[in-house]
Amino acid sequence: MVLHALKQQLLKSSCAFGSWARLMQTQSSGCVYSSTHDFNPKEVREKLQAFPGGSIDLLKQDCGIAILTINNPSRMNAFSGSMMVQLEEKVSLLENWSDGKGLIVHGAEGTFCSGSDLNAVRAISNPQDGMKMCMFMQNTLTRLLRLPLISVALVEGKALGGGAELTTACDFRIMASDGVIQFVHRHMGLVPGWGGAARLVRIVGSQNALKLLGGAVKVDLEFGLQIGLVDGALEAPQAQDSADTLLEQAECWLSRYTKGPTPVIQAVKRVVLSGRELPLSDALRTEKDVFGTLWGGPANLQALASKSKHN
Ligand SMILES: CCCC(=O)SCCNC(=O)CCNC(=O)[C@H](O)C(C)(C)COP(=O)(O)OP(=O)(O)OC[C@H]1O[C@@H](n2cnc3c(N)ncnc32)[C@H](O)[C@@H]1OP(=O)(O)O
Repeated sequence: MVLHALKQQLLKSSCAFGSWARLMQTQSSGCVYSSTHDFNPKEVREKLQAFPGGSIDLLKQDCGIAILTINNPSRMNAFSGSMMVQLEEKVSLLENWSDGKGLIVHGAEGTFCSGSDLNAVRAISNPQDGMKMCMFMQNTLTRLLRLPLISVALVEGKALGGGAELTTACDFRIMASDGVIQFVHRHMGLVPGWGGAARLVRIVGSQNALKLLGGAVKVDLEFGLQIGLVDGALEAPQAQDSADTLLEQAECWLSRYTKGPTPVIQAVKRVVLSGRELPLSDALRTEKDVFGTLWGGPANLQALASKSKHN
């Protein structure tokens, strides 16, 4: 009898622990590849650093919205090797940003990102190095998508190849009137390798994904809105300081989802993420755990005390 009770207790706590561990695994460390997949991040970082140029810049603002800038304008913001390493570093900083609620990813000087730097691509065109770069970028972009922040890609100008893949690692995409997302991989004799195909299917469905990848179709604002790849339109830039104007518009667009206390916004992202990624039973358990962190908490008690109406 006692043994049975003990077993039941153990089972209960292991279920609770399992759910928690899954939550942590999915939403905190978030990597797809580790040493068990013959993946050595230190070695890959060293290799990538041999291809310098450009930078990835991060601005964490007091309002809880951060701005991540892909900055390599002389190459249409293509990703050099060192930028891949810097992106991983910036994602690590964002994972530890306890006050963060939102993130805008954009490119410097009027264009989003033209994918991998073709000079680096040529130098590492052997399959082994390509696979390592692919695993490194999949890990980083998966961690980007799993941040406890609501993220949006601001697409101004072109998002090509890996740049198109990067947009799918954000929760939302908003586009300026000149914006184009194009998975040009087929033209390069490739398929996406940074996780862009898997994410694209989840965003637009397999039929549309097949069309976009198979046809290397240019997705402009109108088509993007129609198929659900794009979530919002930004107004045409008016003056030279248009970059600021578009960023301001993007902040305004995002702020409707980031208003309110940080723990609540981060919890919203966590329950949606687990619903998107976990089997239903696991997602339900995770939702219960996250709910438990808010129930009776300051924001909840304040709302109850203020007898708020929702009309
Ligand atoms: C798994 C990842 C797969 C990948 O991402 S593979 C890479 C896919 N991306 C591409 O193939 C983009 C190739 N580039 C282009 O199509 C055009 O340059 C692009 C972006 C439409 C812009 O065209 P334009 O406006 O006419 O400007 P442009 O061609 O004169 O470019 C200006 C300078 O930027 C350079 N650039 C653009 N994209 C680059 C890239 N990905 N890697 C390295 N350099 C790149 C381009 O070479 C040019 O440099 P330069 O002025 O000639 O020194």
